[in-house]
Amino acid sequence: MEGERISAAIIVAAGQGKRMGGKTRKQFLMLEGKEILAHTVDRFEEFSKIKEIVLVIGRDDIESVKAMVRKYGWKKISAVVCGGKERQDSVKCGLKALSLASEVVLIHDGVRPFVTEEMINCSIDAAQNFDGCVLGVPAKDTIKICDKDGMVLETPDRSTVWHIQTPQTFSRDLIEKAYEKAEKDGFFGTDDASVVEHYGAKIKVIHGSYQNIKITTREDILMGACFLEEERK
Ligand SMILES: Nc1ccn([C@@H]2O[C@H](COP(=O)(O)OP(=O)(O)OP(=O)(O)O)[C@@H](O)[C@H]2O)c(=O)n1
Ligand SMILES: C[C@](O)(CO)[C@H](O)COP(=O)(O)O
Repeated sequence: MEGERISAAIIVAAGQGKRMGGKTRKQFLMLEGKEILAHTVDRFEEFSKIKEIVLVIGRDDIESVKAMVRKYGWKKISAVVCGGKERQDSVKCGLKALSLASEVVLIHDGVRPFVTEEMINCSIDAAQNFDGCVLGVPAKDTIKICDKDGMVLETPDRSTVWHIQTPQTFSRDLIEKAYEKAEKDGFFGTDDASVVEHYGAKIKVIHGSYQNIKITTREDILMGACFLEEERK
């Protein structure tokens, strides 16, 4: 559309999958005959507003991912780069690989294969009006902050607690500056929004879905299979 900023996705898939365990890293586990990472990339290939995909993978995965690019015929991938020790390091590698044209960046976990076009479009729209936007869902369980011995320190008001997801969406200029400051300060967060918060910008949470899960432990594979079956109906 005229005047619409060009959006790119950075899909991070360079993790070790320690909490999943097993020989095969979780991003390459099969769901209905397709790797979890392939499910995720396929979706971004279909999302019309995404013009570029940068894939961040493990050093040992280069050949297998190049084979996947050929097998699935992905057309939007502008770069396949190696990630780093922490997720934040991998995102930084992805940012460096973006083409010059992209103006909005959606950073997404490669193991969240159930993202929808509506979530992408809402994220891009929200990022026009806020410094950054993340998907999330309201907490269903009570959350407690505990000390190292499991003794409760605080029970936040559950109405203020959100489980945060990806994609996390920002103007490219802001996320690059935020990552530069985080590196200079030695700041590490568990998501990209916390890096932008450290920079001093404000983040808007918009509704994702309880189905937009991050495949992290075995139970998530079982849930994922159910979600795919549900989508087929
Ligand atoms: N150094 C890292 C760590 C994580 N990730 C990616 O970030 C996403 C979310 O991370 P997480 O679910 O924690 O994956 P892992 O780090 O692999 O899992 P674990 O913590 O169980 O090892 C995943 O797609 C993962 O591949 C990454 O690209 N680089
Ligand atoms: C980015 C994220 O998915 C938001 O919930 C989450 O923080 C990733 O954490 P992980 O330990 O790298 O899976």
